[in-house]
Amino acid sequence: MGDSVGIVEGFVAVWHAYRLPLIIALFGVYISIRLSRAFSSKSKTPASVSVPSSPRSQSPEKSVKLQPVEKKTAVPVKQISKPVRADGAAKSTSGPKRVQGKKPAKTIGGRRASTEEAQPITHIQPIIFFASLTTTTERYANTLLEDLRAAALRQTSPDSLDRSILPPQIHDISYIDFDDFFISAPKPPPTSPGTRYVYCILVPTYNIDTVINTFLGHLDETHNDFRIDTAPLSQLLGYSVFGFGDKEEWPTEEEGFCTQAKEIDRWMSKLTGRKRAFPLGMGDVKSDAEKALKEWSTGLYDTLSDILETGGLGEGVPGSGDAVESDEEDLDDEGDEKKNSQSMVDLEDIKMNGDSAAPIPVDFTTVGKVVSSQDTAKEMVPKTSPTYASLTKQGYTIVGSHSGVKICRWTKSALRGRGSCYKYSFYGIRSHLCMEATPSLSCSNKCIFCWRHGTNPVGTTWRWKVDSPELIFNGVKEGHYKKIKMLKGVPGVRAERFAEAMRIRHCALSLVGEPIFYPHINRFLQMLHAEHISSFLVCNAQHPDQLETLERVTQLYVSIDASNRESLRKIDRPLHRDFWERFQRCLDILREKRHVQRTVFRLTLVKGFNVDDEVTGYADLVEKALPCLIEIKGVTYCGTSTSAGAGLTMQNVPFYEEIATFVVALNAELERRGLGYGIAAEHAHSCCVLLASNRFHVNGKWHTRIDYERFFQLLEKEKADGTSFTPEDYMRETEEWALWGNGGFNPEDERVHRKQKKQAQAVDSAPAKVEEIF
Ligand SMILES: Cc1cc2nc3c(=O)[nH]c(=O)nc-3n(C[C@H](O)[C@H](O)[C@H](O)COP(=O)(O)O)c2cc1C
Ligand code: SF4
Repeated sequence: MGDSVGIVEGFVAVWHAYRLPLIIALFGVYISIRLSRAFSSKSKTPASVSVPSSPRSQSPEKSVKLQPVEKKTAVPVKQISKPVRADGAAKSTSGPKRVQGKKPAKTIGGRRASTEEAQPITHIQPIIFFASLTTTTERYANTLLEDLRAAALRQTSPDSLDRSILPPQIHDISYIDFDDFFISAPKPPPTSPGTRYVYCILVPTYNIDTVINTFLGHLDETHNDFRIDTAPLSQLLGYSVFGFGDKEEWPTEEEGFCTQAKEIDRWMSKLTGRKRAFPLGMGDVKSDAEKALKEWSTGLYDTLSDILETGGLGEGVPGSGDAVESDEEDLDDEGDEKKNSQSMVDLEDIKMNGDSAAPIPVDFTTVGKVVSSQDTAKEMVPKTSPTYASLTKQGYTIVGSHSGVKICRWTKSALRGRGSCYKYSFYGIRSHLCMEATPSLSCSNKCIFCWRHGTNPVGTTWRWKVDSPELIFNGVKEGHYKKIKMLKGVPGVRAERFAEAMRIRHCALSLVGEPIFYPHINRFLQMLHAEHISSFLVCNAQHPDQLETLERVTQLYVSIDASNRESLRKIDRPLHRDFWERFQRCLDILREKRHVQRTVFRLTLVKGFNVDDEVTGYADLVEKALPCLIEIKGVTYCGTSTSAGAGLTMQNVPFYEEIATFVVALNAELERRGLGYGIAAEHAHSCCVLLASNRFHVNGKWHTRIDYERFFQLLEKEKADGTSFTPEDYMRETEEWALWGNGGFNPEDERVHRKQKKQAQAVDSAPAKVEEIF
């Protein structure tokens, strides 16, 4: 006892002597432990493993490791009512939904601007979600996981550590808590605030109740929950959906092929504020699923690489493919273009300031007037000009100083599986493979129905700086591809068509302006043909010298806007005084070329201007030029101030029945004269009918289509050994559905009727612009 008292007394004595240094030492140890912890958490490098799998994860320590699929068997619907988190922890979903999102205070451009979005993108984290009942989709999801992981590793280099696409994460939809991923986007880890997430969703379709219905219900509920931001997933970098289905049982989308993938794609578009990074892909498990998935994943990965490089999904192009999500999309577009055109300054009016119907008194000696001194010549469309601003606003890409390219709305329609322009029905041109361009934005007419007449420069002679054909060729291709890429986010764009569109097969040289005005047009055509791009060239029958020297094109058009001098003057309002003589000379040249070129008359009927009592006049012109083909279509009302000033209203747009009546009358007149023509095909969809010479009626069948490969073979042979060829050498049989009387709509495409449109007049769902007039 005496010992223990001594020990205590000794301890107390020591405490009194040393308590101050002891307290200081203990405090020092505590501080250094805190400091070292803080330092170690900051020094972590970003990697997929450090990225939280759940937006709810509070600390990096809770991050889910990159993991292969844990579940190997299908989970019946009932079992998912108590889902398991991706990190294995069970989680209850019973009880009312806990709302994490909140109403945004303010939106920018319809979407909330977030601090994450303001961060430059440094890392992209793909997250694969899949659902699978009989393991097919699960197998493909793992293939995708491996492919994306391999691509990420291939791309990794010491330089890419600061910017990269991370190896993907993967989650089975049956095993996640939807609230973790589909109410708000994952937050980037604090150590890598530039990380952004891309959802890759792989789903089969079942017409029975499965987890996919539960998932769809969740997306629907989230979208319609008034307490949640309307685009709660807008902080995702993007998303893309791939669907699996069975075409043997569900052959078409209308019959149910991949319908659930389509639905998820639509919901995700709404929830993300239109952030479709790549078009919806679809694969038939009995045939092409593997190939289609490969194409889709390659396209998606390329897109992610582009995003990493450029910093975003890219902006849509006004009037030609804004990534707009709306059921009314087509109508909206039309409205936009009208707005644009109406707000445009009519440059011609400023320039001419005179009687709009009268020809302008200018020098009409055109031949050889190319400006010789490139240094002193002006640019046709300088970057600083109002014309440039107006054209780019309408979606044109101006190439160099006088050329342009634009995506026509039929290209957009074809990308969405909704049908190509009439040139598919008549000649086999698929619109998503077609580039619309012109090497001369300038023209020598002021046609009353020209949609863009208010912006294109006019002139009778080439008096501008001349760009090289190389510059134009590379520029228009680049501009076209860039715009196609921008369409990847447009609702309904099909992944396989998108992939096909990345290889231009046809070039429509029309747009605004006059392509043969360009002094190096032949060289430009050679460049197209060298890359096996077919050429359809439209000219306005005002430049006979250029027409004469024009080399081979796949199809050569001359616009026939009237049958007599007075009508032509009123409609085309030509700048040349001798416009009628020029027109006549062009017809003579066309006649001479008819066994070398596929020559086409293109008639645009304007009721009250060039239809009544003109059948005989048109027959005279046909008799003079004997074109291979005659396209007849109704004018499309474009509603510009100048067309209105010229007296053009909706009343001037003929009904399809009126076009048909005219065609029948013209055909009878040609028959009466024994000229050997017949009504070959129609595209009622865009109010267009084709008359063809009997030269293209072989073995009782019309052959208005073109064998493009054959054309290039013949062209190359001609170039090599001089063997000439005729239009009949590369013709192909017309499809049954395109023949006169059958309507002309490709049965493989989905027909979409526009709302609020007079069914019989002009077009129903067809694009209604100058592209169509071409
Ligand atoms: C009961 C049942 C219903 C189906 N319904 C559809 C359907 O409506 N549309 C479709 O495209 N495929 C349908 N399919 C085909 C599946 O989507 C296809 O077999 C898919 O590969 C299944 O994927 P999974 O093995 O990952 O579950 C159905 C299959 C079954 C067994
Ligand atoms: S409308 Fe003209 S540019 Fe568009 S797809 Fe048809 S031919 Fe090509």
